[in-house]
Amino acid sequence: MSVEGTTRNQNADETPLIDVRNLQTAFFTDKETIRAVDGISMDIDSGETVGIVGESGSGKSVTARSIMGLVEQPGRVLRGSSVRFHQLEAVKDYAETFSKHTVDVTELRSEHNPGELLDKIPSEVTAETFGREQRGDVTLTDILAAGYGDELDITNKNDCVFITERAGDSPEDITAGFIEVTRLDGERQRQMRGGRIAMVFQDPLTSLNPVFTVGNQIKEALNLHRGLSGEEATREAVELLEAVGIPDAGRRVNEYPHQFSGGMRQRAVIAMALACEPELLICDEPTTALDVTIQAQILELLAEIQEERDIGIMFITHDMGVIAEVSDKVNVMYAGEVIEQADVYSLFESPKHPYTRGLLRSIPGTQSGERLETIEGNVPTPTEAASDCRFAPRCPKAFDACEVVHPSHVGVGEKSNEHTAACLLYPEEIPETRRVEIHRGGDGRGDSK
Ligand SMILES: Nc1ncnc2c1ncn2[C@@H]1O[C@H](COP(=O)(O)OP(=O)(O)OP(=O)(O)O)[C@@H](O)[C@H]1O
Ligand code: NI
Repeated sequence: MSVEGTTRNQNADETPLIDVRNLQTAFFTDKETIRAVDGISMDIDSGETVGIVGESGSGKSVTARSIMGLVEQPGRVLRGSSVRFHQLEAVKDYAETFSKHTVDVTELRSEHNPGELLDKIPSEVTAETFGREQRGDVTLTDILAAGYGDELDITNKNDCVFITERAGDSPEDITAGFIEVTRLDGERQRQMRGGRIAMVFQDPLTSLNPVFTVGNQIKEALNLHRGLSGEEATREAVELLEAVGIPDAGRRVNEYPHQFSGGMRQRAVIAMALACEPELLICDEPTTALDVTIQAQILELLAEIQEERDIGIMFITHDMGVIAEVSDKVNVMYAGEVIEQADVYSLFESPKHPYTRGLLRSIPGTQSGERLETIEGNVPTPTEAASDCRFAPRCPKAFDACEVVHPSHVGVGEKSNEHTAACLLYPEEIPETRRVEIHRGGDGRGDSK
């Protein structure tokens, strides 16, 4: 890529709704640093559902919370991470409302050379920190969005809107850019969370306040994000409850959460999430607490909503069966890392990583024996930068190098390079010594300050 942003931005259809790059979130406890999310990358388009699957403790919820700006103390998203929200109307709106926090990269390009800037930042920062193959591919935008512009005195701490292409001077003329989600704070955070990115949690009661009626809570969201009040808000609240399939919505809008069943509560939470017309919906195990029939209904509802509103969905679950049903693309997580990434058909037809294969064998109905096969052992808690394959101790295919080389993502797909796995067994057709060298070469870690 020669000119910054050309390949990504020339064709608007190729720009994802949200682009997660090298996201790293750690908890700094007195005892240790827990690298709950350790350098993951993925993107989600409008109208698309991207699944995240993995066992308990693999970092799925922390990924969601990082995007929502809900990481609790002593946790923090680390520098080097970038989560870009590309929706153009949102970018224009933010550039207009928060002009003081907007960085016009189109202007800065004439003053700053990415290569020179790279020389001034910590040496452990490499092209892979920014998801690039070569140092020469790293753009000024990459450096600024990942947070390195602050100490170089190019950006300020709360700058969060990045303009990368524009046809004129006004916000309306912006043709490409993004809101850097990891740099949001205060009012900018408030408008994004709930307004543009909404989240549905496993337990609906975490989102519902027991002392207010369901209607009042939806109306509060309508007021906050769309400025509706009074009769208008009530009417919209009823319509939203109808839209999520709550019968007799006109009456139920005045009821309290405890008067709703588990399934109806989760529908109400979804209605609340939709109240602000988000472009991205993050669902963290939204059906895990529900029985199978209700679960199926909620999944169907989400599919309908997506069809109608063209929203992007990040869907988190530990259930491979659910993943198969809802996802277009899947990210398999293990110990803070994405270890395999593929469209849903490739993943189920031809899983590559031994961990994915193990997870698939643990779905009821996929094996002949009586007992469900599970992968022995537990997900380790990552406390150090990975210098090995974190799955190796549980892996039936592990060999010596797996304990000393951190695998990078390599293409494993038959047709495209959209299917990748981070495993020393791949690329399959290459001799082992050469394969190990390929993996030794690349490591997408940023610095940990
Ligand atoms: N507040 C916190 N303080 C310290 N460590 C935390 C905190 N929250 C999460 N972690 C750690 O981060 C890691 C990932 O947790 P996370 O909740 O993302 O897992 P998960 O994949 O969502 O699991 P589950 O399927 O059980 O929900 C765990 O090792 C956990 O111990
Ligand atoms: Ni979780």
